[in-house]
Amino acid sequence: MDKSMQKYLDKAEVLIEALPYIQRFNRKIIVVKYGGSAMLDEELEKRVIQDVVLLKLCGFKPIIVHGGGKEISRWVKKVGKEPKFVNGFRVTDEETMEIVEMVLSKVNKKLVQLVEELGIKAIGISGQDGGLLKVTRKYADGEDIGYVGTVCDVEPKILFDLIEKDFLPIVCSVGLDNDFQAYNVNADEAACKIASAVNAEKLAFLTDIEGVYKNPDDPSTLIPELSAEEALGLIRDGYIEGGMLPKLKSCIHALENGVSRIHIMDGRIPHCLLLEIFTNKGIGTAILNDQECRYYHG
Ligand SMILES: Nc1ncnc2c1ncn2[C@@H]1O[C@H](COP(=O)(O)OP(=O)(O)O)[C@@H](O)[C@H]1O
Ligand SMILES: CC(=O)N[C@@H](CCC(=O)OP(=O)(O)O)C(=O)O
Repeated sequence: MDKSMQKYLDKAEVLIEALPYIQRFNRKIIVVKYGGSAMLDEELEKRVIQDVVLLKLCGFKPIIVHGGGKEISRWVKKVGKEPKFVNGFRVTDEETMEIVEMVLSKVNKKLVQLVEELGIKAIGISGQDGGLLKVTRKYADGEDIGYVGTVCDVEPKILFDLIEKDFLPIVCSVGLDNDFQAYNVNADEAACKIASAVNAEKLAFLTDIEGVYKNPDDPSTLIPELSAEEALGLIRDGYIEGGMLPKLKSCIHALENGVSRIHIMDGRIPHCLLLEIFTNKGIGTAILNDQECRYYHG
């Protein structure tokens, strides 16, 4: 076979490699948590959005839940405050809450715009819309950390309605309590609770690190696969810190509540989502429920 023919065949093989994955996920809901840490520049954001749009055009039903933590911190500093976190949750006073709502709304509409540029209809909402995220005030180790909410209930009807009408829903993590007060919700928790409520086939996290490490300073300690129990063990043994803490805790909760496959990957790698979903390459850390672990290891 001549070289040019081989080149075409190689390309075709890459496309065909996607076939079983398209079959598996076709018409299934995939929740993509797009972390603020992976929103480094517009080029990268465009690639993430291209991936999600491709998933949609391949028959998947994607929902984007996004963060914006880094941008919120930037604005908190601009008003002369020092961002403060307890166990990975932002201490949120009234002024910070205002910043959270402003920044997340701006990020939300920016993502909507990028999707629309690709000819797909997107609707940006917050957890306040359609009663999506009901929250109660959260305390971190007994400490009052202000307007931080933990999700106690998800009303997914708005998401199903949007998906049915062929819109791509883009959600930011602000919720309402019973008195209709707005609260800042960690976006990882929001993504996990939403993934459980809509019975997502998969939940993918795009963040700023390759995956879960035993030691984040030593790249050789990347963990390719974890069960919920192993993830809990890592937290208990003190291997997990900062923003990874709410992420892993929420993942464990999601696995116990109907989500079977979760993937934490490096959103700074261009098209990481496509590579993870459509190819045999194992990227990042997969966190699987017991049934999926057995499926992969026999
Ligand atoms: N054991 C660990 N493995 C991987 N990341 C960890 C670990 N412990 C702490 N981290 C931190 O968690 C961060 C990811 O969480 P976060 O900053 O909240 O990202 P995002 O904005 O995507 O939610 C990483 O950049 C890393 O510094
Ligand atoms: C309570 C809490 O910590 N809320 C987060 C919400 C945004 C978020 O989670 O953004 P990332 O996904 O980019 O980290 C915050 O204020 O930073």
